[in-house]
Amino acid sequence: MHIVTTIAGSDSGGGAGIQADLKTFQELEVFGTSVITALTAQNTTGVTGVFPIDISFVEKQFQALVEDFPIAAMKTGMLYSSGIIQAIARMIGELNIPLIVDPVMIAKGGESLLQQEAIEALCSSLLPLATIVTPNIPEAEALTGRTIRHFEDMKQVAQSFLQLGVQCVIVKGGHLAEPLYAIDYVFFKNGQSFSMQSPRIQTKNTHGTGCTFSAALTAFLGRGLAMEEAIIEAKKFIQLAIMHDLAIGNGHGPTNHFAYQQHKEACEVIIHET
Ligand SMILES: Nc1ncnc2c1ncn2[C@@H]1O[C@H](COP(=O)(O)OP(=O)(O)O)[C@@H](O)[C@H]1O
Ligand SMILES: Cc1ncc(COP(=O)(O)OP(=O)(O)O)c(N)n1
Repeated sequence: MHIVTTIAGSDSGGGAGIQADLKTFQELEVFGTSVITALTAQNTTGVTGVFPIDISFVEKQFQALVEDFPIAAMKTGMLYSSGIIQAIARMIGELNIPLIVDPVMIAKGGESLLQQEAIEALCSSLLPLATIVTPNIPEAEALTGRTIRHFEDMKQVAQSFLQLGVQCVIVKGGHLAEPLYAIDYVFFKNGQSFSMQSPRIQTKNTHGTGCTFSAALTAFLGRGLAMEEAIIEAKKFIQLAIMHDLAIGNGHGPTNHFAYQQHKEACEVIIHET
């Protein structure tokens, strides 16, 4: 049994954060553990409150896990403050395992999940430890100070991430004004790169897509898949989760974490080596 960890915020609505991560881990047959950084009062219509956990208690959760479990891979999601980021970076720096950093900043409804002052700590302390970082377009813009309007801009911005010390960046194109496709760009430190293209699903039920994608990636890496294979399977996981969306709640409903196991043979992702 492969054991993986998510370090993230709790989404009381169950579609994103810790809850999305653990559901994804379970579906992909890895044993999920968690370090909770913040509680959010949240549903499909928005976030009504954020309650950060004391740094000392974040550290206590992390220590409890690493003292007992041989963790195969970790991911980070909502980290909220520079203090939490620095504590997490210090502890992860002592381990030698794949680390997926999903640089969560803003919820779908516009509420902030990362304090503005924490962006610097994310760049200087955590990104240099990342095996893979998975920004969406607004996050990629905030972290690099560059603007993305077209797919070509995603390619340029990906190069800036390598200067921040990451081994691989996946710039996710969910927010791109591209009506037909959801296209992501993958760029490795060794210069290898490819794009992943799948049909864009017309739905408002996309709450937690980024969390679910990065959790699937963590699970596949924890199971020992090579990076490229893990990235492509994670894209299939999120494509199917959006395609078979769940109309739960009155706002942006969650994705369907059950869908990959039910439909994985029926998912095509187009890969272009670039
Ligand atoms: N409507 C959609 N149809 C298909 N795939 C999508 C859609 N929206 C997002 N995706 C995919 O879901 C993943 C997460 O995308 P994105 O929305 O960019 O991130 P986030 O949830 O962090 O804002 C990416 O692989 C992206 O291409
Ligand atoms: C607790 C918590 N963590 C992360 C998010 C944002 O999730 P994400 O997967 O980036 O998806 P969107 O719903 O914003 O597309 C969250 N809302 N809550």
